[in-house]
Amino acid sequence: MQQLFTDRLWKKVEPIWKSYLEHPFVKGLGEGWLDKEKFKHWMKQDYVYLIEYSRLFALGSAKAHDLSTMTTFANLLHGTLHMEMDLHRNYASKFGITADELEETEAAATTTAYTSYMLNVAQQGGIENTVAAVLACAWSYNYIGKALAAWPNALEHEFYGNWVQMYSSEDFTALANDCIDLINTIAEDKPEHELAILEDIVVKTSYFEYMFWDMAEHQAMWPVPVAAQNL
Ligand SMILES: Cc1ncc(C[n+]2csc(CCO)c2C)c(N)n1
Repeated sequence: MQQLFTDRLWKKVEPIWKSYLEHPFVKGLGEGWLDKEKFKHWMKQDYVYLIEYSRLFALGSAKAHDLSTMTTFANLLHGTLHMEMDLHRNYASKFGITADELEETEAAATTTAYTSYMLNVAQQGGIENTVAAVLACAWSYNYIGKALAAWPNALEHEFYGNWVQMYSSEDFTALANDCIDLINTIAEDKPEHELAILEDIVVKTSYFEYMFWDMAEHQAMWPVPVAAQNL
């Protein structure tokens, strides 16, 4: 049997994704001791990240060659706007932040760099670039969610439990699996030099995922002294 493209990708990304589980932000989330101000920073940045990210799913739908792929992207778009962003809106209300305020969040340097990179590669070439750009995000969050769900009391935590439940849920696992199936189908008849480009996109977005955790941990915005005065 031919090896799946995601088996090959897994060999590349596994060490990067394992390092997320060692990162203090993710560890603190899973063990329940994460500083709420750091989480608030993640929640606000992630909200504006997801707005830009949703455009990728819309792009995927527009670039699709068949109705089934178009539907998968439309489902991913719907899932992001209505399931995933609901999690953020619910957490925001616990902090006394409205959905409108959340939407007004100024994107930090890492958020801007990450979404700009994804939108840039997704707009180049065909549907395969778009699928490669969304893969690490959906798959790695599900990987983290499922890993944390196995940690003692993570699912039951009074504050962070909802986060772990959401990303380890069957619905989210199904969305991540849709992305995995899409890239495997697309990779089937591609020559090696094209697969190498897709692999590079998945590795780069995996690096950006680490940077996003790190940005939240340090509550970073723009690391320029005068920029802080304007925020
Ligand atoms: C930085 C960052 N990376 C990935 C995700 C997770 N995510 C983004 S889209 C999607 C699929 C369906 O909504 C998932 C799981 C996130 N929230 N924030």
